[in-house]
Amino acid sequence: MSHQLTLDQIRRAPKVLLHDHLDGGLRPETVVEIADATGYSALPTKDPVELGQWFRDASDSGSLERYLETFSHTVGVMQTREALIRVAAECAEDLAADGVVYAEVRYAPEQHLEAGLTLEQVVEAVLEGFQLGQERAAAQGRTIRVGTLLTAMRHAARSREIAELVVRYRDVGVVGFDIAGAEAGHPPTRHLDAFEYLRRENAHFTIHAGEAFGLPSIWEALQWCGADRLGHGVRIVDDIERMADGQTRMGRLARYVRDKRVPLEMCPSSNIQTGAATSIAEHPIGMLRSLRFRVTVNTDNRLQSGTTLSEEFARLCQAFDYGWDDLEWFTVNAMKSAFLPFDERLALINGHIKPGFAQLKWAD
Ligand SMILES: O=c1[nH]cnc2c1ncn2[C@H]1C[C@H](O)[C@@H](CO)O1
Ligand SMILES: [Zn+2]
Repeated sequence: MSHQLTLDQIRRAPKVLLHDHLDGGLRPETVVEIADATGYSALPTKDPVELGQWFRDASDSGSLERYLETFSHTVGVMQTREALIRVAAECAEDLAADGVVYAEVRYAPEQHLEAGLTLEQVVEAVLEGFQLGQERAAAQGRTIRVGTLLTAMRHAARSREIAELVVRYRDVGVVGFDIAGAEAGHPPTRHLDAFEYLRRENAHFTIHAGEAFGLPSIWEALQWCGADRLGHGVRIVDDIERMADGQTRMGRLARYVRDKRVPLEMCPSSNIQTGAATSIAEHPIGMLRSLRFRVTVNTDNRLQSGTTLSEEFARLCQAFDYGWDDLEWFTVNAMKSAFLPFDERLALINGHIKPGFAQLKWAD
C-alpha cells in the first residue's frame, strides 16, 4: 500500500540536517532589509521575490565557481553583529518550521570581518543568534537544536586559526570544522596543519570533497586529512562500476568509504546546479542508498537552491519511490553521524526520531 508521501507529511517528520550554510540560507527579504540598513548597494534587485529568483537562476550555471559568486551578496550583508544575530536566529526558526530537530549549520568566520568585527565577535554573534532562534522556535512549540561548524575557505590561509576557534568554542555550541570553496586547484592537504591540530585536540571535522573534483579529492580528505565525514562526496560513484548483469563492482576507495561507514552529506539540488549530478532521478544517491553507504540528505544552500530539507526529501521520494522507512533510515544515518556526544545522539534517535516516525507511520 505504498503511496507517495506529500510535502506536508514530510514536513511533519523529525529531520536532521548536517550540511547547511548560514550564508546560503538567508530569507530574500532579510537580504534586502539588511542591505538597506547597512548601505550595501550591490544587490541586483531590491524586490525580495525577484531577488530569490535571481539567486536560483545565478546558481544554475553548472559550475561551482559561478555558483559561489552569488555568496558575495549574502556575505556582503552579514558584516555586523546585528545582521549576524538576525540571520542566525531566522535560520534556526526556518529550520524548525520545516520540522528539523537537529541541525549543524556552517559558515566561514573569516568572511565576516569587513566592518571591523573580530573572529571571536563573529562566532559569538552567530551563537547568540542561534540561541535566540531556538528560543523563538520553542515559544512556538517546536524543538530544535543547532550546532555550529566553522568553515575555513580552501583558497585562503586561515584554516589553522579557524581550527583553533573551533576548539576554543567547542563547549558552547561549536561542534566541528569544515573547509569549503572552489575545489579544483585547492586540495585539502593544503590545510593539513589545521586537520592535524584538530585530531590532536580530539575535535571533529568534515571536508567538502568529491563535488566538483573527483576521487583524488575524496582520497586526500580521508587518507591524508582524516575527515570524519565528506561534504557531498558524490563522485565516490566514479569508483563504482555497474556491470552488464546489474551487479556492481567497487574499487578500494569506495569499499573503504562503505566499510568504515563514512557519512556522505549529499545535497541533491545543489549538485544539479553546480553540475555534480545531471538530475534528481540520476543522482548517485539512489545507487549509494541501495548499496547501503552511510548516506544523509541535506540542503547545502536553501536560498541558492530555493529549497528546504522537506523539499529535498519530496524530490527523492518522487524519483526513487522512497517512503517512511527510507526517510527514517536517512534521518537515523544523519543523527548517528552528527558531531554530538554519543549519548546525546542516542537520546535524539530513541527519544525523538524513532517515536516521531512511528507516530507518522501509524497515522498514515
Ligand atoms: O557546495 C559548496 N561547495 C563548496 N563551497 C561552498 C558550497 N556551498 C557554499 N560554499 C561556500 C560559500 C560560502 O561563502 C562558504 C561558507 O559557508 O562556503
Ligand atoms: Zn556545502
